[in-house]
Amino acid sequence: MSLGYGERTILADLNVRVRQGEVVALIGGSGSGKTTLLRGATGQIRPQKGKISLYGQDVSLVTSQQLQQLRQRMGVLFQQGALFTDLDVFDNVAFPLRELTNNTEKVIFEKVLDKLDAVGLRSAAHLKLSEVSGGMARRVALARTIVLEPDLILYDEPFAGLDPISLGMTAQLIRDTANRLKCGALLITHDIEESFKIVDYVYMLGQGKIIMEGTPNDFRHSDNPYVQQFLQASPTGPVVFEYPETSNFQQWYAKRKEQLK
Ligand SMILES: Nc1ncnc2c1ncn2[C@@H]1O[C@H](COP(=O)(O)OP(=O)(O)OP(=O)(O)O)[C@@H](O)[C@H]1O
Repeated sequence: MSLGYGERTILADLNVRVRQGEVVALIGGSGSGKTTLLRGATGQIRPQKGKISLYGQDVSLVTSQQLQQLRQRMGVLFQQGALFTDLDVFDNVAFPLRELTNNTEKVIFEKVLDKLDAVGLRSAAHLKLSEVSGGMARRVALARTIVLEPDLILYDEPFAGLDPISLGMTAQLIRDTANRLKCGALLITHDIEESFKIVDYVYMLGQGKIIMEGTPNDFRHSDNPYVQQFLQASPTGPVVFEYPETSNFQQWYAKRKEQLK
């Protein structure tokens, strides 16, 4: 499968798979295409080549209504949790249940408290979102993501900006959720150390493709210089930090230079 925008291919010849109950990490430098891959998985962009299957169905072949139904079986946790600041914690988590199911308020009450319990915030149910800390808000967002008990959860940098304790807890929560709901999880992360503790499998993106895939142990023992540079967070090595120069940039640059004369 290949993914990209317009004529430009960002990732070529990809083959990424997430099975039920499996936690998979997507790592790679800035601009390596992690978000692009997530967009492909949610059907926001179509593959330039090959196919994307969700629960065995080719997303290019389904109607938009069917795609909508497939998406309902998917939970997405974005970096910015997009919570409602004027609602309390309970109502934020209850929101998808009220919008997308016919559950009674009694059932909703049980489900929401159960998920809040899973993230350690049962007793914070009554608090306004404006009264909780940033780390707590992230956990509320996680509770809301899992409240529909999705078959697949996509996490966009779930560890960014968390303190060390919340970080470890969030990692454990991602693992426990996958085990408990028997759902698949795909997470974009820059946190190698934390994610390697909980994931089953890792895909490393770079240079427009998958550079390496395997278990965390395979990665630790790899002698690929690109992999080792990334794992040791070394500033020098084959991983490029700089955005590649394109003809579009050169045109833009020449035009700006001309204007400044
Ligand atoms: N909507 C878009 N239209 C055109 N090009 C895009 C679009 N979104 C991203 N790109 C390009 O695709 C490439 C990969 O971007 P992507 O956001 O997938 O990387 P990433 O690995 O998620 O990066 P980061 O870790 O910095 O968030 C980049 O070169 C970017 O400029």
